[in-house]
Amino acid sequence: MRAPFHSIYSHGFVRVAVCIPSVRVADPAYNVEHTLGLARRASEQKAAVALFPELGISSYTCEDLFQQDALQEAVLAGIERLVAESAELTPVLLVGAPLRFQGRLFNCAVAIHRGRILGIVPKSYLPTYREFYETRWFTRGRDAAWDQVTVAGQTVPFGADILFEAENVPGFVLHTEVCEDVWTPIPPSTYAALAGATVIANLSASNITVGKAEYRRDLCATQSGRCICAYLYSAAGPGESTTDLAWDGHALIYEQNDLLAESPRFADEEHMIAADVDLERLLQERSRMNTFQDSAGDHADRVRAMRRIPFHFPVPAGDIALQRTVGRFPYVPDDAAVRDARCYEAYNIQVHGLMKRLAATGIKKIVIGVSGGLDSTQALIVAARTMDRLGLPRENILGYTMPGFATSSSTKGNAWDLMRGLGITAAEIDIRPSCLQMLRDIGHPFASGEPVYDVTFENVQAGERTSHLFRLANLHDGLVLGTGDLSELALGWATYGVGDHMSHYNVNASVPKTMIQYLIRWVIHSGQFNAETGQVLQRILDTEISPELVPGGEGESAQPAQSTQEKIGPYELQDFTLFYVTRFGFRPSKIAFLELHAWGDRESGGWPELLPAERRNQYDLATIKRWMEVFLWRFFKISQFKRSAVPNGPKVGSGGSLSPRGDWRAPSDSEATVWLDELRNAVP
Ligand SMILES: Nc1ncnc2c1ncn2[C@@H]1O[C@H](COP(=O)(O)OP(=O)(O)OC[C@H]2O[C@@H]([n+]3cccc(C(=O)O)c3)[C@H](O)[C@@H]2O)[C@@H](O)[C@H]1O
Ligand SMILES: Nc1ncnc2c1ncn2[C@@H]1O[C@H](COP(=O)(O)OP(=O)(O)OP(=O)(O)O)[C@@H](O)[C@H]1O
Ligand SMILES: NC(=O)CC[C@H](N)C(=O)O
Repeated sequence: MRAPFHSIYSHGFVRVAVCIPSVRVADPAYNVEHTLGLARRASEQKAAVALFPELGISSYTCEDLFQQDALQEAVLAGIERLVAESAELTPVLLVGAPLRFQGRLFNCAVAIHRGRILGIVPKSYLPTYREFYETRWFTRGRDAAWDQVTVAGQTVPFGADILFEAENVPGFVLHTEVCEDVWTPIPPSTYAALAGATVIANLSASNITVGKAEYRRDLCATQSGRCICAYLYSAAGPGESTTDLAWDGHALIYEQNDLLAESPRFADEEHMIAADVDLERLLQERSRMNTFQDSAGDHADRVRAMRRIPFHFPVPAGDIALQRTVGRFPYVPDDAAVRDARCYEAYNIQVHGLMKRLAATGIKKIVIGVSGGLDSTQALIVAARTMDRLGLPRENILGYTMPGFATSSSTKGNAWDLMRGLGITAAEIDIRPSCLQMLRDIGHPFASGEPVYDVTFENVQAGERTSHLFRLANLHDGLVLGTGDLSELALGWATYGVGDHMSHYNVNASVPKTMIQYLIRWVIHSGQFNAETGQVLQRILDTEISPELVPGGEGESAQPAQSTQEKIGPYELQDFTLFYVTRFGFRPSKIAFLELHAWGDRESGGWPELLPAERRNQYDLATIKRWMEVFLWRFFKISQFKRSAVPNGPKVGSGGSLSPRGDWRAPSDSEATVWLDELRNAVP
C-alpha cells in the first residue's frame, strides 16, 4: 500500500540516523544498553537506517583486551541481545563489533534488522601506522577464505561485497564500510556504489586531532559526490579511552556532496542526528551521468560479483514530515556568502559570454530595448559592464525606450533614469504609429477604434519593437541584445520569432526570473554602480511585473491591466517547479510535496535576507497545485517550439539552460497528459 501524500516515504525519501552512544571501555553490556537506547529513538523517528560507531559494542580502544575470551563472549551475548530486541524496531541497525571466526578476529560491521542478522562486513583496510595498530589484533577482511559465518545461531553472508537491498523500496540499497576504508585511494564503497548502493554507511572510530574534522567532511562530501550516494559517518565519542587519544563523536550525513546533517562535536551526552535522503535524486543523477555507468563497466568483474541480500522494510504508516532543508529559491541560495559568490559568478558568466561574442564579430555597439522592467535592466547592466571590460565607451550601448499603447509613465521614467544613470546613448521611439499601420494592414479591429486587446494586439507591439531594434542594429552596426529569461522560456511567455523571443545574443536565456531579481538586488547592495543608479534599480525591483501590452485606463498615468503573475503564476513557485522538473525530472506530486515544505509556512526556514519582509509569501497546497497545472501545461504542451529555436546565450546555472543545444532537447509537439494526470491523481 502506498504511504499517504504527506509522508516522505511516498516521495522517494528514506530517513537515516547516525548515533553516537555513550560507551565504556570493554563493557559490552553497558554499550549494548546505550546502543539500544538510541536504536529505539531512531525507530520512534521512523528511520530506515541507524548507524553506530566502529567496534562500539566493545569500544574501539580495547587494544590487547580484544584477545580476551571473556570480552569475546560478552560481545557475542551483546549481539544476541541486540538481535532479539531489534524485532520490534524499524531501522536496519549497523553496529560495530570484534568478532572471531575460525580463530581469527575481524573488525566487523553487523547489519541487524527485525530479529535477523542481514550480514557481516569485515573492515578491509586496517590502519597500522602512527597511532593505529589494528593488524596487531585483527585480520583484514579480504584475507578471509569464506563468505558466510554463523553468529547468534544464524548463518549469514560475510564479506565486503554485500549490498542490503530493500525489496519493497525502489532504490534503497545499503552498504557499509569501516573507518579507514574510506581513507584509501579506492574505498570498497566505490564498488558498492557502482553496483547500485545508494546509502553508504561508515562505522568509524576516528580519533580527533587538530584540523581532522574538516578533512573528514571533505572525505565524506567527495565520496558522496563521486559515488552519487548518501554517505553516513559515525565517529566514536564519549567514553572511549583517552590513554593516548581523544574522541569527538562526529556524525555526518551527506547526499551527493550536500551536507544534510552534522552533530555537535565534543558533546558530553550521547546523541543522534537524522536526515531524509532523496533516493530518487540519486537515481536520477546516476541515470543521467553516463560516465558513472562507464566506470561501472570498467570494474565490471568486481561490480558483478557483489552479493545482494534482500530484506523487507516495514514502511512506517501515517504522515511523516520531511526532515530536510528545502530552499524556497532553488536558484538563489539562502546563505548570504554563498549567494554573493553565486551572483558574482552568474554576472561574470553573462559578461564574458557577451565579451566573446563582440570580440569574435568585431561589433562594437549594442542595441537594446529598455522597458524599465527587470529583464532589460539586467541585460543592460551586463552590457554596461561588458563595455567597461572591453575598454569601449558606454555610449556604444544604444538604448531605446519604446512606449506602446499601455506603457506606464513610471516604467518609462525608470527606463530613462536607468539609461541616463549608466551613461549610455538613450533615445525614445513611439511605436504606436507603426503598430497602428500594421493593425490596419492586417485588418485588426483596434485600427478602426474598437477596444480589442487580444494576443494579436499584444504581439504586434512586441513585434514592432523587435523589428525596430534589428533595423537599428543594421543602421548602426550593432548587435541586438536579448533580454528574455529562463522562466519566460519555460512558460512560453514571449512573442515568437519576430518578437522578444529573437535577438542576436541573449545574456539572460539561462537566468530564471527569481535569480534576475536577486542579481539586481546584489548589484545594488554590492555597490556596482553609483547611488542614484542604485535607487532606480530599487524602483524597478518594486514595480509589479507586467508586459504592459494591454491598456488599463486612459492617458499617460494609465496603469497596465496585465499582471504577469496573475496570469502565469508567481515566478517564485514556477521557478521552483522549473528547477525540479529540469534538473531532476521529478514527478509533479513530489515537486508539490517539496514546494509545500518550502513555501507552506512563512515563518520557517531561511529567507535570503535581501528579500524584504513584505515580499515573503506563503502558499497552501491548493494554490501550489493550481499554478503547477499552469506550469505543466505551458511547459510540456505549448511552449517547446519556442525553446527549439532560441538565440545563442551562455548557460549560467547548474539548474540548466533550455537551449536545444544544451541541457534540454525535447519535441515541440509532446503531450502534457502524464504530468497533469499525475498531479491531479496524486496530490489531494
Ligand atoms: N508547436 C508549435 N509549433 C509551431 N508553431 C506553433 C506551435 N504552437 C503554436 N504555434 C504558433 O505560434 C503562434 C503563437 O505564439 P506567439 O506568436 O509567440 O503568441 P502567444 O504565445 O500566443 O502569445 C505570446 C504571449 O506572450 C506574452 N508576452 C509577450 C512578450 C513579452 C512578454 C513578457 O512579459 O515578457 C509576454 C504575451 O502577452 C502573450 O500572451 C501561433 O501563431 C501558433 O500558430
Ligand atoms: N516600452 C518598452 N521600451 C523598450 N523596450 C521594450 C519595452 N517593452 C518591452 N521592451 C523590450 O521587450 C522585452 C520584453 O518585454 P518584457 O516586458 O517581457 O521584459 P522586461 O520589461 O524587460 O522585463 P519583465 O518581463 O521582467 O517585466 C524587454 O526586455 C525589452 O527589451
Ligand atoms: N579507525 C580507523 O580506521 C581510523 C583511521 C582513520 N584514518 C582516522 O584517522 O580516522
